[in-house]
Amino acid sequence: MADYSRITLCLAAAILATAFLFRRRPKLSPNREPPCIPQLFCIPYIGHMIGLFWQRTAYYSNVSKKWNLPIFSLSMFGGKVYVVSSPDLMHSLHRQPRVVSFWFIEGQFTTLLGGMSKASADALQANLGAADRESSLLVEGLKVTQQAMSPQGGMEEMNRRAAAVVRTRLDELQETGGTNRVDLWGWIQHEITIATTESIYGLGNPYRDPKVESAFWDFADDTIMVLLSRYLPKALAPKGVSGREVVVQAMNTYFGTGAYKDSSPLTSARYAALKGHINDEDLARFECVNGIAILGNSVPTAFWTIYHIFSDPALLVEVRAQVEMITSNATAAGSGRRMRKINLRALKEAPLLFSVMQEALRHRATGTGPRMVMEDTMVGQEKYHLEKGAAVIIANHALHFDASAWGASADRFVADRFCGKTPAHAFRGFGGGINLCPGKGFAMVEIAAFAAMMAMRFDLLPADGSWDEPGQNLTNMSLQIAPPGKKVYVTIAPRQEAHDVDWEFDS
Ligand code: HEM
Repeated sequence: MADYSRITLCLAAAILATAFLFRRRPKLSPNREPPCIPQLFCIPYIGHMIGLFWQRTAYYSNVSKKWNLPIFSLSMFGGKVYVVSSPDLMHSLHRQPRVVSFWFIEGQFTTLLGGMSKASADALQANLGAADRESSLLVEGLKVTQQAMSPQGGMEEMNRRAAAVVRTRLDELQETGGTNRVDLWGWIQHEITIATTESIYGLGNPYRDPKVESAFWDFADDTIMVLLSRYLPKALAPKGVSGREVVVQAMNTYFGTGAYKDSSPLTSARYAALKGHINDEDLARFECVNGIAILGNSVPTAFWTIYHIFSDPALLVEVRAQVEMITSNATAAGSGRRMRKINLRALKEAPLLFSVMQEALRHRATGTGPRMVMEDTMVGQEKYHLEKGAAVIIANHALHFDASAWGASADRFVADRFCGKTPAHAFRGFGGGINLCPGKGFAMVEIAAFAAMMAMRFDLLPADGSWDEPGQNLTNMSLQIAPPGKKVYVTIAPRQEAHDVDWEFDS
């Protein structure tokens, strides 16, 4: 009997092994459609959806890893989703931004998430088709954003303002002797929110009201539920929707009282571009959703930059040495106090700061760069055929861990990786092509300034004795880089060397 069951077991194992070895590898169809991947656990219709809800955006990278294909298709949500996981296809996608469109997704996302009226939604979604030649309100608004965020526009002034806020707040922290056990995520979220919004919205900054700040984060953390609950939003996404309404009301007052006139070129130029095309309330709704672009990725990028620098003592020493090189040392004539100024414009000469930030974006990537296929098209040298109406997902994590692009160390965090040459199309931290993030220059300098001054003035010690890897919380699938999965508690202590010194940014 025992032998019989052993034979049955061996036979079953052999059948399974043979099935595994000869499983049908999905193939390019005769019309060159990307190979179609079987549903997860062979569960008809909803297998991939289960995978997505279970593993979140990691599902795309896990499927990419398993099948090792440059592009493949998944049947989901009653349609087709093409997942791109090869850097070789990025160039081809970038060349057809209207055909494989991010703008279309942005138009839908902004109007739905903001709860805008039909008239405003129509105005913002108009002329985004592949063959449309007339001017699009959404694209014009983005051009204004690109101009305002460029070095020739207002970026440098915005960075000066953000850095000044960082300085003042760290002065206060030093005066109070730092903090005992604090949640690093919560602390950084608040600091970056205040520095960024002060710089963007000026003296009338609506985020100065703590109620608006916390309402915004309720909204931002609940984006997926707000998007999914199209018909019963208040019932299905109560936190997100009520948070949104608080921010919308604050933005309404901000624009209505003319406070925007004393703001950054970004806010005033965008207001001028949209005013008259969408109604005033929807302008406030648009600005509320914009908060997600402005803050949603800056906060986690700042968090992981600080986390990686301070949890690695050797790296912290190197960062401090590089910042030291761009920090002047003087004595004030009257008071005799020491004055130290970190040169904001020279921050790039502390390349490790920027490298750690980009490596954090690479190593911790969770984003998906969604696009919509607006008409049948071909991509890549292999001429894969993409069908109109299908969605495209760029599996950032898969691209960022592609060993053929990043080498044998692809799986590891290498702090100085971006000090050298890196494969351009394999890095999606700020997207690419015509949709490259217009806030990239601003966000990088702001975060580098924050990290530089933190490194020079403070020690960050793990409150529970050691830096333990917190993992990532993948719940919010709209983020490029997800927040930590577990709380990281730290003590922030002023450094001895930083005492009795006046710190500033020099620009
Ligand atoms: C570290 C912080 C940031 C990260 C990691 C980040 C990342 C990204 C990414 C990945 C995209 C999508 C591009 C694509 O799929 O091709 C994007 C688009 C965009 N980002 Fe950022 N972003 C950051 C900060 C900002 C800031 C501060 C602003 C404020 C102006 C901003 C405004 C935008 C806008 C308006 C777009 C849409 C661009 C277009 O469609 O042409 N971002 N960002």
